[in-house]
Amino acid sequence: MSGRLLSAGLRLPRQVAADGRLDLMRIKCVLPSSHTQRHTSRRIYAQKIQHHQFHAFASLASQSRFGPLKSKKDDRQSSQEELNTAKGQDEPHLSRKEKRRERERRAQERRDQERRDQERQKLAGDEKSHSQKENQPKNETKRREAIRRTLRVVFTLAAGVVLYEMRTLAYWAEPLNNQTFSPFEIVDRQQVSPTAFIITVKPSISGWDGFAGQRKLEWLDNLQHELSRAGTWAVEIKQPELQVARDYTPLPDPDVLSAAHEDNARGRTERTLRLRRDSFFPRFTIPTVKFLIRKTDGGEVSSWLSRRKVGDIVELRGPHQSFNVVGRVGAKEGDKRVVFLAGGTGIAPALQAAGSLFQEHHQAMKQMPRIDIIWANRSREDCRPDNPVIHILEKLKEKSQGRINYVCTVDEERSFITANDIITKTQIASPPSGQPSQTPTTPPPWRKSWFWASPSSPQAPPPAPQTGRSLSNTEKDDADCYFHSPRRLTTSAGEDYEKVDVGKKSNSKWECTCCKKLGGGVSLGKPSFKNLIMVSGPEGFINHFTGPKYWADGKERQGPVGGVIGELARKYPSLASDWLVLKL
Ligand SMILES: Cc1cc2nc3c(=O)[nH]c(=O)nc-3n(C[C@H](O)[C@H](O)[C@H](O)COP(=O)(O)OP(=O)(O)OC[C@H]3O[C@@H](n4cnc5c(N)ncnc54)[C@H](O)[C@@H]3O)c2cc1C
Repeated sequence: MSGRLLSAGLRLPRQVAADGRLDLMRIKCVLPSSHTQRHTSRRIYAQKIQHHQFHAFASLASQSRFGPLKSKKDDRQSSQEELNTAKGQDEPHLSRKEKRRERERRAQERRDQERRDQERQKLAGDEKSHSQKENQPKNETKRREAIRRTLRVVFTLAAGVVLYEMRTLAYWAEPLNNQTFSPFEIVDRQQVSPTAFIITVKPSISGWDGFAGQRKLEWLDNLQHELSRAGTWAVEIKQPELQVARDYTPLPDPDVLSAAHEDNARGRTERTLRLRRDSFFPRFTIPTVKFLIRKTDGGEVSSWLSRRKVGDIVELRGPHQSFNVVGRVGAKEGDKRVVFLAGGTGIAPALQAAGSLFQEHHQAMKQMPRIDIIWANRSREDCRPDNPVIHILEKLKEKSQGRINYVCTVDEERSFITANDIITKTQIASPPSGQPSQTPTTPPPWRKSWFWASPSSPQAPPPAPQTGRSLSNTEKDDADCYFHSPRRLTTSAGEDYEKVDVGKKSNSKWECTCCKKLGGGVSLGKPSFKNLIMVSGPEGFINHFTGPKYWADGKERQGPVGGVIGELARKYPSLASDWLVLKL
């Protein structure tokens, strides 16, 4: 209690409102009875208070009533200050040091209070955010879960694709290549005569290969298609015990020589779809390779092959392409002829040649050359209708609307191929009534030295081209054109191709230049040789009809034309000028 109030006989009751405010208006004035009794009456004393202290007291009361009281201590302090002011003392009697301490204390209190407030707010904020988190909408969580699941699926798929591609690349060893031997499984074996049999092989693909295996089949199918378009080709089969290999000629499949094998987008799509279907439904055919093989007595590879059974593995290397038959026959002019003399298994290249020409012309059959195949066999059994080779020949004959024809000769029945047969098929003359003339006609001078086989030295390499006189256009034509120059052909090994590149339009290394214009705008006109005589079979067979091949630079060359056909060419100049002879 301040001294002033005490002197006025007042004392402050502890009237604290419920809201923490001190209501000084409710302070009672209490008059000490002792005082009243000793000095004056109540009325006089009240007037005294009114005059001297009431205003200060009321002012203090009004200020305190509306000012917030933070604590009882503050209230007391504040009241003390006010009372001091009312009493005329502006500040309590404190030393400077005490005042400074007091200020610091208050500042500290303010800071503490602020800190407490901040903490309280922060706590309240945390609680709020926590409750917000808890109350996050469920669909948000679901959305995130869905995104995570999608990402997991995408990642798994991508990883699968990458692994598949890596595996495919690893397994992308082509089912057949020129460098190494690739395994093929024998899926069928058929005996067609006492000495001849057909084996069917497919790339050795396990179920584990999956799509990679399917790609191999597709590749093989495309390869066969590419190869069958142009001409003749063969692959090597290895005898693993002796590590020796021999060439064998795949038979064409007449069922795939159709419109489905057109070399356009539709044809390719059809082929791919057929393969996809076949890979999923094994009852359909899958691409295979067929070989007609004759077991030769004492033969290393053919004898070994004759002992193979279905399910055995054989190793193949290739393909090795030889003659581009389509390119050599020349432009599509129709009325051309191809005569094929085949002995025994030599029928296989004949079928390939016929198949390639059919493939080339199947859309315009009238432009297709007429093909006559004379097939020489040892026994009648080889020519039975149930022989698969006869089946292929019949199919080709049917599909080509009769432009492909064949006849069988049988050694046992002494029905050999004769010169008359060649004259008839080539139509170089009307068939002579008796034996063909033994007197050779004079060959054309510009072919004299290198076209004709010399009987005394059949294996002599062809002499150099003649010099010392200007060549006629026809001669230039022959000399310049790889396909139609007999001089070039004489020294050729029959390699008309570079490496087979599946999917390319043409794999031919050489092109016919007969019809191309040379310098000065001189057109050389049509190729001189537009018809083909092809001879394929055992060595003796080839030697008999065309004269022997010869070796040069480590390769077997065609050599000059001799034998029966050489004789005929001497007699019939049109044979020499219009026909090209190929030895296979
Ligand atoms: C491009 C091409 C395609 C061919 N396509 C086919 C085909 O489709 N089908 C087919 O059946 N053939 C084909 N051949 C032939 C085939 O390549 C083989 O030449 C034939 O199968 C014989 O091979 P082989 O290993 O069994 O006989 P080899 O061991 O080569 O023997 C051949 C002959 O020589 C004899 N001989 C071997 N060694 C000796 C010796 N030391 N002394 C005496 N005589 C011996 C054997 O008795 C036998 O008669 C093709 C050849 C080529 C070049």
